[in-house]
Amino acid sequence: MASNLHICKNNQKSQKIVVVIVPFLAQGHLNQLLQLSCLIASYNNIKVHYVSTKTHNLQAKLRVINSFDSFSKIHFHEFPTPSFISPNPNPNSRIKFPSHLQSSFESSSYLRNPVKRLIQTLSSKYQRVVIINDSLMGSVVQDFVSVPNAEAYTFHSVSAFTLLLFIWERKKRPFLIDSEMLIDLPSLEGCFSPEFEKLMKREYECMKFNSGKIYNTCRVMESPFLDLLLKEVTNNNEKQWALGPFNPVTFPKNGPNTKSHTCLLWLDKQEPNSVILVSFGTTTSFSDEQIKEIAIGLEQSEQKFIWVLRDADKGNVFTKDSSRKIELPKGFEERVKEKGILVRDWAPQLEILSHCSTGGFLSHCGWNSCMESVSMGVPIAAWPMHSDQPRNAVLITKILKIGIVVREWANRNELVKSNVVKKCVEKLMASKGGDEMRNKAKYLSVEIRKSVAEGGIKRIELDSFISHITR
Ligand SMILES: O=c1ccn([C@@H]2O[C@H](COP(=O)(O)OP(=O)(O)O[C@H]3O[C@H](CO)[C@@H](O)[C@H](O)[C@H]3O)[C@@H](O)[C@H]2O)c(=O)[nH]1
Repeated sequence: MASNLHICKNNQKSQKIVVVIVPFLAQGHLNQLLQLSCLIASYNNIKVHYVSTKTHNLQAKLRVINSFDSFSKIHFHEFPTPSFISPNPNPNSRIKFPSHLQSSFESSSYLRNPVKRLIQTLSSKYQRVVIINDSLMGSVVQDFVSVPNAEAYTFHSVSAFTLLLFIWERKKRPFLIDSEMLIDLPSLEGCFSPEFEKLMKREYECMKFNSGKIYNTCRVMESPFLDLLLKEVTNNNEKQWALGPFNPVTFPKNGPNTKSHTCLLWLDKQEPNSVILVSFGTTTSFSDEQIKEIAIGLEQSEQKFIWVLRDADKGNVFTKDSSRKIELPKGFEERVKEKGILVRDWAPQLEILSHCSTGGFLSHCGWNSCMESVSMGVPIAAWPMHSDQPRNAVLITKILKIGIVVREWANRNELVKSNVVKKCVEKLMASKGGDEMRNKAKYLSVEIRKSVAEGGIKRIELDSFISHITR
């Protein structure tokens, strides 16, 4: 991956460093850091250690779209944690924040001692130990401060826009961008559980000893917000890099799922831009009532669809398939069999988005889904559920203007009726031939591809990060 010039320049120095990657134990965070591990390992002679549990390593490896030769060079550590059985996601709960993220925190705390021992062992063998930890794993790596040749960098898995708003909110600053007031921002109410907020605060406290920040975003999508984030840095030694997107941006020809999943074969037979992908990531569980409304709305829209009908992941108990029996309207599957495909297990989301027949994405606006959709030039119908998603939805629909709103955050406790689903699906898919929204999405995807190519801004930032850690 690295330029030859760069490899020669740093060949000697990079022998002397080792990188330890510490992801947060939840699907939305595992693969981004696995992709970053591959990127770093693709630079000559940089050894990368990826620290997790057996279950989460399995989950990450099975679900990653691996387009890197360097994957085999990563050293995986599987540290034991007690099995926390989190309660089943409650699809009827008003607060949609998933309880399993809470148990991910509980599991994570058991990694602190083994991670400490690993850092100490590596510190005696290498001149520098570079730790890259998820922003939710600050407390797990905090003992690095007692190791003189170790330094840590915080990895932020969310958008720069969301992060900036969180920081401003904490500092009680007005939301001013280019002297314009950002209005109608969704409130934080309903985004997190109070326990999770407390845990996040604890983790953010641990960040203050870190040497820099890595953002899972790119200048193509978020340049103004990245510049504003730079201004928030209080510690002058702290450096920042935007190294996203981490998903492959071109169709992964030899990817694990390519052409093997029925929905991809079905997509091959459809018209360009004619299919909408409906998927809500790994943390959403809908009530039966809401699922019925979506089903009726999709059917009445008469649009072609791929609907990933799965429940939220469950804590550190990794199940490939959802065990809940989800009720659909009577006769639905038979009636829509020419129009749509239901996927009840892990869907090849990136391959679906990159397929030319896919023309829209009905999404919860998890940040990975946003980056993947934008990378593939697919406009989004935004239906946020919790966490950073309401703000991502604003970025997508109001700032980047590549999507439409399904349901305003203020109405989050109301059932979204089938007529609303129908209307939104029709509206998103109406622009098959190209309109402003679709053209803008295509434009951004082209720019993102340029940014990851040789000489592009992402490659420049990545080279700069590698130069810094191998200095
Ligand atoms: O059947 C599936 C379901 C998901 N995915 C992939 O799984 C990831 C899902 O990530 P994301 O879209 O971010 O959703 P969540 O799983 O909900 O992610 C959590 O983590 C994100 C990053 O911190 C946050 O932005 C979200 O709010 C939080 O819910 C994406 O890469 C998808 O492509 C599949 O490939 N197939």
